[in-house]
Amino acid sequence: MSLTKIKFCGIKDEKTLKFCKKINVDAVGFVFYKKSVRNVSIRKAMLFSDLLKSSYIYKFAIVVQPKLLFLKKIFRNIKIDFLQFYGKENKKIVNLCYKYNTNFLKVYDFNSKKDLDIINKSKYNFISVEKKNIGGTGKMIHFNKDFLKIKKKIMISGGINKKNIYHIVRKIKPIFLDISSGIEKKGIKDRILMKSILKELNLSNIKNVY
Ligand SMILES: O=C(O)c1ccccc1NCC(=O)[C@H](O)[C@H](O)COP(=O)(O)O
Repeated sequence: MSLTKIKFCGIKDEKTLKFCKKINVDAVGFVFYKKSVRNVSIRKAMLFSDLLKSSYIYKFAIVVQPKLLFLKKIFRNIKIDFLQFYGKENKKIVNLCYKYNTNFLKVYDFNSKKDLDIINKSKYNFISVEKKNIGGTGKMIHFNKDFLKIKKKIMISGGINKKNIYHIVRKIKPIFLDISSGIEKKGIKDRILMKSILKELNLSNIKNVY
């Protein structure tokens, strides 16, 4: 049985990244989107990547309908494990991911039965599901009967906090839980919240095994 992993998203300073490493999070996400308050430059992400060299932490690049040239620049400079993609992809983007050995992770909206059909017909086996909104908003999907019919491996994003982790892990068994604003206080990543989320996930994973 595989355990649900955790990704802390929107890391934009060195101290927080080092803390993620110290407490052994499974993955971190860097947002490459100029309109986001969590945006980081490629140069900064290169430094972050160096800091993670000796670790097994997965690196996610978060992008919103990026230009191909921009993606190439990211991939040439940083070893990215997952491209968390908001928007409409094309073959060139997906092929670029293959070329750089990066998993393409499309973000799907989930509101209704219509979205369930779209997701189950998707050609990707592992996808991210998030309430319609572009990232980091604290809004959560409604896990209704239709949601439980998703036949894909999923990452759940949006609105995750200490109180709902157990329910999500138990019911959905996602591959990843993805949290950003849920570990922030006044827009700053908070170490106490980060630790308590990790603790709650570990407990939920254990309870899910037995
Ligand atoms: O964080 C952003 O500002 C952002 C902007 C544009 C696209 C994605 C973005 N973030 C992605 C994430 O942080 C996570 O995938 C997720 O949305 C976190 O949700 P939440 O815990 O509710 O903040």
